[in-house]
Amino acid sequence: MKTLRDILYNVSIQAVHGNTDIAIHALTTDSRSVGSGDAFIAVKGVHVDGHVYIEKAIALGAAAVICETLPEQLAENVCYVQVANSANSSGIMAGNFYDNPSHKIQLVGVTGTNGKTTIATLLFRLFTKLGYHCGLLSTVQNQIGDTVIPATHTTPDPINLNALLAQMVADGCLYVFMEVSSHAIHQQRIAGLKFAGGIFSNITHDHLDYHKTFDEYIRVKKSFFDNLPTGAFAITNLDDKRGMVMLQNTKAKKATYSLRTLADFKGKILENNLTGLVMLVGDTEVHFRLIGEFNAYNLLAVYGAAVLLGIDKAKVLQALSDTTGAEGRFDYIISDKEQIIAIVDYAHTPDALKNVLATIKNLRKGNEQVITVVGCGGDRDTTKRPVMGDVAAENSDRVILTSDNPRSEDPAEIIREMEAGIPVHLKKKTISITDRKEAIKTALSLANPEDIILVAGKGHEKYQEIKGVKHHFDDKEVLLELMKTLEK
Ligand SMILES: CC(=O)N[C@H]1[C@@H](OP(=O)(O)OP(=O)(O)OC[C@H]2O[C@@H](n3ccc(=O)[nH]c3=O)[C@H](O)[C@@H]2O)O[C@H](CO)[C@@H](O)[C@@H]1O[C@H](C)C(=O)N[C@@H](C)C(=O)N[C@H](CCC(=O)O)C(=O)O
Ligand SMILES: Nc1ncnc2c1ncn2[C@@H]1O[C@H](COP(=O)(O)OP(=O)(O)OP(=O)(O)O)[C@@H](O)[C@H]1O
Ligand SMILES: N[C@H](CCC[C@H](N)C(=O)O)C(=O)O
Ligand SMILES: [Mg+2]
Repeated sequence: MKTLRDILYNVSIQAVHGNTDIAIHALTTDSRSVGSGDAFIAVKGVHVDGHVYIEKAIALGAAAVICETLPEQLAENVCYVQVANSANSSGIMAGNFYDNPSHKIQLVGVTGTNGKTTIATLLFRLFTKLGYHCGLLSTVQNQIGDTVIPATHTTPDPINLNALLAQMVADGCLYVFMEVSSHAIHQQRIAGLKFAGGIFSNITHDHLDYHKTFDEYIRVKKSFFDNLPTGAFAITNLDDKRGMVMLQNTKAKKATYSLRTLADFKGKILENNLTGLVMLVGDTEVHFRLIGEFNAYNLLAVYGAAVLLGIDKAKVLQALSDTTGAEGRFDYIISDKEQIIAIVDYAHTPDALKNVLATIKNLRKGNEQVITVVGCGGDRDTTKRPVMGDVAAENSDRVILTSDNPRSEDPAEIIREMEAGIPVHLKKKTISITDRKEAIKTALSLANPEDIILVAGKGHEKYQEIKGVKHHFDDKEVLLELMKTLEK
């Protein structure tokens, strides 16, 4: 068992009251899960300040308290460690507690507004195909080889994150691919991790409820690259307006990918249809199973990262050609009788929705209608709602606005906010149906043979969260069931 002294290695300590030569059973930032002999780290959160729970943690048996502000009364037999930043300390301490697993593997982080899950999953599947034992930390799920571990966050909290990485090391993983969300960077969930590489996909409108301004959102994402070590690589999307800014201050080895200009990893789309993409990558023509220009970017990012990790270019392209994308991303079914194409996609930002609808537009052969079913999540950025309403209406023939995960909010109010962004002349093609299943059913009944239905926003999700309760809901399952009953 580790001592508190071991666990505090590299933590920026301001004061210590008590003995650090004590064994620590577990680390936690949540007083509700404190057990005897644990260290409780008091973190200031979005809703409450963890410092409020110090006494409660001690009552439950905490042997050590790590905090930014010391309580007025100090309990006997408890070691208090005052630190500059508790959130940052929790990352470093979690690393020490689990023997710094990130130092024993090649850890690659993917950040950006859209594409993280796709890129991380493609890398995991590619390296697995190439014969390596790998780990994956993603929105859809975490994976150690074939073993699936459910994910609660895109990027787990630092204690669970290091515990998972330690499990991956123990299981013999050589490479781990993880999503790095902007929330995770800001909340220091990745503090103390050693990355072998970082990938930037793009930055567009999202999460302004949390980061407040777009500049702050950019700054947070950039700080991931600022903190990469010298030996790592950092690869960016040259076609994104902020692509170069991201790497401005990094110590890592810089690399670029692009579909439009000269770059270290240059691609060109030759064909783009429902069977996939044909691309020129460098001077090699390759067929990929993913669909749409946005996936051409994801594939280039994966290709570049794999080559930077030392894999032979030809081997990468051969294996990547046959690799499929993540669940719920441009996942389509075609009805038997009427050949209606229904696409389930996780587009939950204006840019993602725009890209998916542009891809669908390219797939149309004739006068097929595009019918979009879309909602916006509750307790998330409200400013993206009118924009998503507008994007849907501008780029579809019919729009059915519906609920996503309303969480604590009134779904009808969220829909009203989406409606507010739709220009008057486009209102007539829009209807609003709060019940998501009814909305999908209506889309199917409006569809003529060979029309295309997009059900956006929830992708792989198997639930709909309403007032704190997660009800089973699966867009693809609903589509399949309704197609059968309506015999489309
Ligand atoms: C807004 C946000 O990101 N919140 C995260 C944050 O919680 P918080 O700041 O609200 O915590 P809090 O309730 O204020 O509590 C502060 C501290 O007091 C402690 N506490 C609290 C109560 C108590 O009785 N005792 C106690 O000790 C808490 O454990 C915590 O350490 O820290 C928690 C622990 O790490 C996270 O679980 C939680 O994620 C919430 C559930 C969440 O929904 N987050 C989403 C927005 C998120 O992180 N999403 C990104 C992906 C986004 C994207 O890119 O699309 C992700 O990485 O998943
Ligand atoms: N490179 C890209 N550029 C723009 N849009 C993309 C890109 N890749 C995927 N998308 C769109 O964004 C949606 C989400 O993709 P993905 O799950 O890979 O992103 P993410 O960054 O992991 O999202 P999250 O923030 O929820 O974790 C996809 O369903 C697709 O509509
Ligand atoms: N990682 C994103 C997922 C959004 C998915 C969408 N279905 C929603 O619930 O808003 C978030 O937490 O903002
Ligand atoms: Mg994701």
